[in-house]
Amino acid sequence: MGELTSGATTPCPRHRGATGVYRDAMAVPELIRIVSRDSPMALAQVKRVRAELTAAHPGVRTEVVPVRTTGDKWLGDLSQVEGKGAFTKEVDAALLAGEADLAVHCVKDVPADRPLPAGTVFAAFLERDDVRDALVHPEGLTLDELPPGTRVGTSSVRRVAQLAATHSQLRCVPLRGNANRRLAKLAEGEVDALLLAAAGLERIGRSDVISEVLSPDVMLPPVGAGVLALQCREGDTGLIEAAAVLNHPDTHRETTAERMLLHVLQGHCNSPIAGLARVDRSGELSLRACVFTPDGKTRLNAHEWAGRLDPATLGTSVAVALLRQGAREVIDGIPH
Ligand SMILES: NCc1[nH]cc(CCC(=O)O)c1CC(=O)O
Repeated sequence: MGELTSGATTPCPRHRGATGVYRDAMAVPELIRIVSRDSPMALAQVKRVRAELTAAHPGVRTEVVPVRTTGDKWLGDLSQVEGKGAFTKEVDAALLAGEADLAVHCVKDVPADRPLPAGTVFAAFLERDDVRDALVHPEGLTLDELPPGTRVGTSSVRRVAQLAATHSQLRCVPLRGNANRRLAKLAEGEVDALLLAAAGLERIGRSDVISEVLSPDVMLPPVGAGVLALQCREGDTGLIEAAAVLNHPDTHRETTAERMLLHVLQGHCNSPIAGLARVDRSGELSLRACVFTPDGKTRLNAHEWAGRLDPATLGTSVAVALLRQGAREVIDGIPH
């Protein structure tokens, strides 16, 4: 299989699709129907995708098909619904039913323990946004300045475990709902502070409320943080090629390593796992990851450079390092 078709000009790395295969430009569809969650954050994400698609393919028209997912409707404990996939299931269904052609997902919300729904593929990973979590405190205090007993709203087991380890004087209060709703609950006094993804706040135009952006050394991000993925139907070659123009190769490498880590670890919805891959200035890929107990008292840690390993193998290698330290027992020991 010739990867570089004859007559192709020098391939621009941005034009390298998620499959890593170069092809001649195929017919770009005239209309691309984009399905996404209907939260303000999700719709901002779609806006970015539409802008990038029309910039790359000036003739193309795009339409938005918003859907509400189980994760948006159910505001209780996510492990009581199907947990994983709660934010993606209805979006995938619309794609497979042919009601839309392209799905936009936060990679962070796409389960990595199992393959993508049969018949669908990732066509691109957009250039990564800020990966860090942010503290929102109305008086602008930083994490270290928060008084004992401060109620920090978050339902993320990853955030709860890390906070318990470093700031045990704070109280985490379960809080769900999209970022706008959480900000409203903070304003109503249901909690005193919030932990949210900096990228998400930026997308909804509310970076102004951030009192501190937390370094990954303080709060290691989740796998896929700040990355948007485009997903298509497997056979939709023209569209896959058109969407692949938006792929960002370094983000693709980082995301591949992180998702393989999670795939090998086979976590569940209650297992606190953090993982961050980075391509540095010299192009080197590294991956650090942690598995915690919910109280944060146990923290398994691994950090490796890819060297000659491909990104997926790096993900496997870091997962294996964690498993050797007892990650399986830690993960399976957590009720779920
Ligand atoms: N679980 C919801 C979700 N999915 C992705 C993001 C943030 C943006 C991103 O990382 O792409 C958020 C909100 C949050 O955690 O504050």
